[in-house]
Amino acid sequence: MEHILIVEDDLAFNKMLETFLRKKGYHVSACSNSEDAIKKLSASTFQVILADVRLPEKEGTVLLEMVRDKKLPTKVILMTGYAEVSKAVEVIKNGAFDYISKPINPEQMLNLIQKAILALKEDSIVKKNSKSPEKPIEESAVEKEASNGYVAGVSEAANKLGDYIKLVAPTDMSVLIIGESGTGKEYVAKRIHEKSKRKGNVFIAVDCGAIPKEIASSEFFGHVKGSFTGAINNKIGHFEAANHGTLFLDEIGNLSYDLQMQLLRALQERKVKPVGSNNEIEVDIRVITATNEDLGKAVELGDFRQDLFHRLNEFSIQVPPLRQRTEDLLLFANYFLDKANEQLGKESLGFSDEALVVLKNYDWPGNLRELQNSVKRSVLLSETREIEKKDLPENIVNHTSKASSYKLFKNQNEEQLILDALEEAGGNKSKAARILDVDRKTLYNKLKHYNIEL
Ligand SMILES: Nc1ncnc2c1ncn2[C@@H]1O[C@H](COP(=O)(O)OP(=O)(O)OP(=O)(O)O)[C@@H](O)[C@H]1O
Repeated sequence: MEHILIVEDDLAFNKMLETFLRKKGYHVSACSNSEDAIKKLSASTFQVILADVRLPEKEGTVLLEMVRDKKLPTKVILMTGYAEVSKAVEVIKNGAFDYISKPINPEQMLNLIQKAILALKEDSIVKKNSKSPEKPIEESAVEKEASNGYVAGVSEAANKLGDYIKLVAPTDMSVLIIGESGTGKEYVAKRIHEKSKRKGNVFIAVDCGAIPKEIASSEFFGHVKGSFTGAINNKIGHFEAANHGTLFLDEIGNLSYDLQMQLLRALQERKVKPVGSNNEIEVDIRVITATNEDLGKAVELGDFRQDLFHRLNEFSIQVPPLRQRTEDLLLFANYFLDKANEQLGKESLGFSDEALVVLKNYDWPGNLRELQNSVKRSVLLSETREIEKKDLPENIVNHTSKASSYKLFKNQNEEQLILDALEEAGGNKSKAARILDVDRKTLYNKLKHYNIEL
């Protein structure tokens, strides 16, 4: 969880900011002068400092100097009054990430914070790249956030997925995308298309599970008028429609054996023959397929042709389930919140602390689709500017996987789990230790290890 330091001497505004950012899922510390801020900066790592330009004792710019001189991995955003904008511009020249004028628009501020965090990540990537110059240049930070409605995520699993997409996209290889339902396989396919040299041409998505067996050949390869009862006009099939572009075949495991053979032939010969026609049409397409079943097993059982499987599986990509990319949960939840606001004409600002705990403790078997639907429903039901626990779907609220999620205590989510437990315990360490099922001493050691301050 990203750690933000607020330095603001207007205590009411300070508190309001703190509450708002907590609800957005950040770990927040606050103080009212630069002396205290310097102490906090020496003791903990903060990804973003949100400081008033004018602070008692010393100006907010001393924080900027400290970050710069100590080369801290921190971005500084300065808050200014209208009259101080010229000063803010001057401090940007001295290394501040950006400034924001009061009165502050919360959404604008949130955007700026997200941008700062992404820029920080980009800095560390650039650093890594400069150590190994052969490594290809990473995609820009903004792309990592959301481009064309695609949220890439920031988790380890998301980075790996992004690396594979980047690697295979410029080639013409057939890609098999594997993942549970709702993990975003079609989004990944589209992303590959958008990053390929075919991006100026069409992307056609076909759900193989939804095509009746009797008309499947005609759907894929087209037909000529009169070729069968009901063929009252010529029809262009998906292959021809996708010419020069990308054909995405979802639920590929649902194709009949007969159609699998026709598909293989079309892919090998790069030609299709519409039903009832003697003419073959040349097609130049890239095929991306997706499945949520074990296609290898289907091959073993003789339900799926081995030759077609190899033809489609020149490169495979596994899309992780949401429960394995918990660091991305809030990013997606906030993205879906904004999307729902837009679609429903609502103005929800974020999630209450309680609602956040519920979201984090749920397993999300329906993955991103389930998260999106749950957030949208909650936005619709919410009567306040904040999504509360009661607005969330009942099955999610009643799900009690907390115990099992805390069992993960020794894995990479450890820091997050500690923060969640502390949040749930209202900052009471003994209570948090009990929730985590560890003794107080272990918890103290862990707090020190992760630089978590209370
Ligand atoms: N990277 C992403 N960025 C933003 N939204 C996403 C992303 N991935 C998925 N979604 C959202 O989640 C929903 C489900 O994604 P998608 O249809 O790609 O999943 P799928 O794995 O193909 O599902 P199925 O197996 O049921 O076909 C999409 O409608 C989209 O709104």
